[in-house]
Amino acid sequence: MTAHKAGDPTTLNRLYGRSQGKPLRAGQQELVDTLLPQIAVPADGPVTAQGLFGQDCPLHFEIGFGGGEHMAYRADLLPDHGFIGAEPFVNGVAQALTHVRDGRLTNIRIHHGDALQVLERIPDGSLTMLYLLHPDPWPKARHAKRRMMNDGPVQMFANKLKPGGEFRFGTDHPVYLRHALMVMRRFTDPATGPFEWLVEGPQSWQQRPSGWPQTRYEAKARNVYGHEVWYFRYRRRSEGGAAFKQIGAPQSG
Ligand SMILES: C[S@@+](CC[C@H](N)C(=O)[O-])C[C@H]1O[C@@H](n2cnc3c(N)ncnc32)[C@H](O)[C@@H]1O
Repeated sequence: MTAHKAGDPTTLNRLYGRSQGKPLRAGQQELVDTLLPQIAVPADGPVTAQGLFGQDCPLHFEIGFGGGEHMAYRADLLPDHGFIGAEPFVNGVAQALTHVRDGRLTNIRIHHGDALQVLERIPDGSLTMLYLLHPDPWPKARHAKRRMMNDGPVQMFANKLKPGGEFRFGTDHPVYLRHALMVMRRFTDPATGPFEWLVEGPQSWQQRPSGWPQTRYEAKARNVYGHEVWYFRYRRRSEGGAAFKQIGAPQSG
């Protein structure tokens, strides 16, 4: 039961995984030096639509956007919505900046670093959509605490989404899938869970929902490694969150 080990990314308070791959090409470095400072999430203070985009608008947040394909697609599709993406891997940030520049996308803000550090600065009940696509699997049981799908982060997702808001999660990793379903089972408890799983049958998790484009990572998982990919959509309930906050907290008595 790895999900119940003490600790998760909200308490570990450090980043695991790569922050740099191949050296950036000159054009990519130029984007990191010039475009990133213009659209970076400010380092301090509350993170709001008004502060980032100068107006109230539906706010979307993508955790670990990789090369930014999904975020750019969604931002292009919904030009009146604001998008925040967080990614510690600088090569991915550079690719996302290329999408921002080429697509002339003015509704994206980027944090080069840990998603949770930005997410915690977003006022509760602000997000319309939250995306977690193919999080790093950390398949060994002793690394389960590093998985983003654990009680601390998922409770934060619930807190930050507004009632009716949606959390989308996708993975191609069977170990991660089992772990995530175990966590989400508690978070979708009909009496106390803050989420409702939007499911009508196997096609709900086996077929790509509309408006959910394939990323390069997902294409490789399918076409190179022959993996299946599973898709999940959870709606934030208007009640349930407060009761759920007790789960996972230290028990008294
Ligand atoms: C397997 S990749 C998937 C990338 C992308 N979501 C996709 O589907 O193409 C996982 C990504 O999560 C990023 N990541 C890991 N920990 C993170 C964190 N704490 N905050 C934000 N991103 C993180 C990694 O750098 C990596 O790019």
